[in-house]
Amino acid sequence: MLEVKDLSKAYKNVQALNHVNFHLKEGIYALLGPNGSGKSTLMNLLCQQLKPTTGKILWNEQEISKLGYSYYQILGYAPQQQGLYEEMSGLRFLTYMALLKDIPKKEIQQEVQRVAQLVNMQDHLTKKCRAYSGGMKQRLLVAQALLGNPLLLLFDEPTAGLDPKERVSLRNVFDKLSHNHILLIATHVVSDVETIAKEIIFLKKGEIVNSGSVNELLEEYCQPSLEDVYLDLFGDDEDVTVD
Ligand SMILES: Nc1ncnc2c1ncn2[C@@H]1O[C@H](COP(=O)(O)OP(=O)(O)OP(=O)(O)O)[C@@H](O)[C@H]1O
Repeated sequence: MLEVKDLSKAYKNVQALNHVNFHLKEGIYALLGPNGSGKSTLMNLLCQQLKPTTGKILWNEQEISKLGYSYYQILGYAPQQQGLYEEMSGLRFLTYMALLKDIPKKEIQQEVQRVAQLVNMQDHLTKKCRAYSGGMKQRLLVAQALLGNPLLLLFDEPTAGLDPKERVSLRNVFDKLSHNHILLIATHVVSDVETIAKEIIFLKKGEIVNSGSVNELLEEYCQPSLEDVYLDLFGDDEDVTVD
């Protein structure tokens, strides 16, 4: 189980996260909030690319900062930016990521094929990354997060720039993984998560303003859809759009 306890993060003069608490077990959790609400900051804290100002992150009751390398063996992360090596083929990229993850050399080929198949990229691996569509790049990023079959999967805005068909296809991949993994998906796209997430965590200006299952939230806000709940919570904010 992953537990976040009283977690805060301040950049120079911006309080990006403010006393955040939650815990995650098996299944899909959605971190929903508009631009600037702190989603990426939280993701970066969870994968230890940032240090908290205060608070703790625990994996099975141990602080992740003390787990060292073993934490990276249970963690798969697909960041928001498409940090692909444009001149590498998908195959080389995944092989390279598998080496970085210390997957035994004799298992790499099979593992790369396994994750490529999960995201339906097995027929495109020989092409260079620069030739991929946005959706293919995104699927490759998801595939590298799945290498080594880590239990905890963090996806930051995984459907950014995807067309509707690609969104649905990625959503199905997440749904397939939900039975034996913990997934946290940060997004501002309500439709990406409303049918698959077991819990929605709403983040506003660095604070969790509500959380619960879709049904619980619809009931609480007396709204017909999660989009309406989202607009109830964030409709007054600048640049809020519902995709
Ligand atoms: N390195 C940084 N230095 C200063 N302020 C930052 C930094 N990174 C993020 N912020 C600020 O922290 C707040 C939260 O940003 P964050 O990127 O975590 O939000 P977000 O919900 O992921 O938004 P987006 O979807 O636009 O990335 C914002 O006000 C942002 O401007």
